[in-house]
Amino acid sequence: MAFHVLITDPLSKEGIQVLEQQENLQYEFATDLSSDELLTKIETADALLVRSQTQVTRQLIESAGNLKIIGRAGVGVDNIDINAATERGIIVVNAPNGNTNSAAEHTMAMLMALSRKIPQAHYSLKNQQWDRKKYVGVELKNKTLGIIGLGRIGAEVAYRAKGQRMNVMAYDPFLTPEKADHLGIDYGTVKEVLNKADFITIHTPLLKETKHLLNEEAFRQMKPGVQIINCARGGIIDEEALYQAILEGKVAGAALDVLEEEPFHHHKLLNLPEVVATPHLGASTVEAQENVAVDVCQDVIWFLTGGVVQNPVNLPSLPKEVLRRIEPYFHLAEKLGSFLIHLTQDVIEEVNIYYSGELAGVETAPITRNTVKGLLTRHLGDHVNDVNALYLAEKRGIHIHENRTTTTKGFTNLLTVEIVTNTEKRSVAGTLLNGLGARIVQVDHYSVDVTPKGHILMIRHQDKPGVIGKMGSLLAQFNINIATMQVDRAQVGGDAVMMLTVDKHLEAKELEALKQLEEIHQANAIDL
Ligand SMILES: NC(=O)c1ccc[n+]([C@@H]2O[C@H](COP(=O)([O-])OP(=O)(O)OC[C@H]3O[C@@H](n4cnc5c(N)ncnc54)[C@H](O)[C@@H]3O)[C@@H](O)[C@H]2O)c1
Ligand SMILES: O=C(O)[C@H](O)COP(=O)(O)O
Repeated sequence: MAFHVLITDPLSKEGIQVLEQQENLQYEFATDLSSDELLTKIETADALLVRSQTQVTRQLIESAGNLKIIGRAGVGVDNIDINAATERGIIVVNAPNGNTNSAAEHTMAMLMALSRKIPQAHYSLKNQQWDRKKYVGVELKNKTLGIIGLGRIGAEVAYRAKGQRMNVMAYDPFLTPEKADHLGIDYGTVKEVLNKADFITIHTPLLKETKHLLNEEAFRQMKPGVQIINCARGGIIDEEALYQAILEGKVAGAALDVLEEEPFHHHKLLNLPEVVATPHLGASTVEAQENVAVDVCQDVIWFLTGGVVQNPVNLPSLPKEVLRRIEPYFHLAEKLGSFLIHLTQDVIEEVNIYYSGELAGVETAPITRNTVKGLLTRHLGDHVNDVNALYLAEKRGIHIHENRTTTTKGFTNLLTVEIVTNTEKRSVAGTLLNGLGARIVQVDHYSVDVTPKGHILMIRHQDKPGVIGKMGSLLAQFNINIATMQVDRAQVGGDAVMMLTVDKHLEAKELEALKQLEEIHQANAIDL
């Protein structure tokens, strides 16, 4: 069956061409849908592609039966309920780099329009009025531009403002005075930026912490005559407070590309002559739309066809070279998790993952997620994936600990997973052998050498003559062929382990019959 990609906001044709080149994929444009229509449409979609207009709510996400990925052709994901997506194991990707330049250029255009009152003068002239006195502006040169949020766009704006010979002062939680110095700008706290700037531009995401960042109190702290630019998100400015600050003459002008309610029906700020505005056009250039559409469509295809995405929002993103190094371990990790869950009937309380050898020096979080995914899938089903595995484990009170050790037992890399239940501890260790692939090399304290795939029968028994024979004949009675077999023991006549790979799944009654043999303490059928 072909993947169904639902596109609910306008998307550039270059992105569509990327989708068209993919076999087994059908896309459907369905813009301007009512929320009820959207709820119906989403039911069959494997992927949803949006910009900022579609509100991807929890209700929408929960109505989606097949949805695996939400792609945002742009940066801001405040229109997507990320927690709801994560809980359902739906990956969210965005296209964070493609519109940086356009948004920075738009900010500069707004800054200049504001300082020289270009939109107002233009409007007046178009109304056949020649008024040169009313539209006297101010220069940017030697003025201070305060930037709140020095990420991708903020930094590009800083660079351009320096070209206008402005002094730039910025605040960002990740900016240090040393970094600022290196960039040739001044570091300021929020208070210092508010106190000193002649123009203030905001470039943060809309978050709980940035909602109404510029509020009544913030406007009070600003210089009289300050001018404000917002090309980031509506809601970062308290619009009522801005309105009052303009009426009081504290704020001389504001340039707004974004508003708290979009699209809106009537907005009183727009009636003020001091306000210039555009309808969320920061990313609306041919180039930016082409970039973000291609980036996000590429990620959607990679994800649906089993590849690795470039710009995940609800998973940490990793540089390609790091990913290339750790990706081979994902399969091993998942198999080890899956192996272990077959060994216990008890409730898992704790999972300890030990990274040894060359694994001790790599980014392990994605390997951990795959291990946990392997552990949970048997009981929770296929909706467990590496997006929601840790969330689902936490919800079930399972504590996950990562450890790095130097114990490699002679392997260049060794991944050991231990589960702790209220009654027991079980463990399995695996390695990637050069040229030979994944191997399980230890189960509990026994050494083994098993490829983690197919049907495995693990027997814990007493080391005694004749046990292997009895086992073999019983399996023969069930018409179960043994493909490989290994035995290891703690001591002569003591506890021992038998690992068999067999050609078919063992039914419960067959397993029960094995357990009836008096020398057998435990028998687990493991399907990997
Ligand atoms: N108008 C448009 O069309 C348009 C286009 C692109 C992006 N945007 C918006 O612009 C904003 C910035 O985008 P970006 O690509 O630069 O993102 P980014 O993630 O690169 O930068 C955001 C920066 O804000 C900083 N930040 C977070 N909380 C802060 C706080 N309380 N105070 C100060 N700084 C804080 C972060 O540390 C980060 O450096 C986003 O809201 C995005 O949605 C708008
Ligand atoms: O966050 C963004 O990328 C911008 O706000 C662009 O939004 P848009 O895709 O709706 O133009």
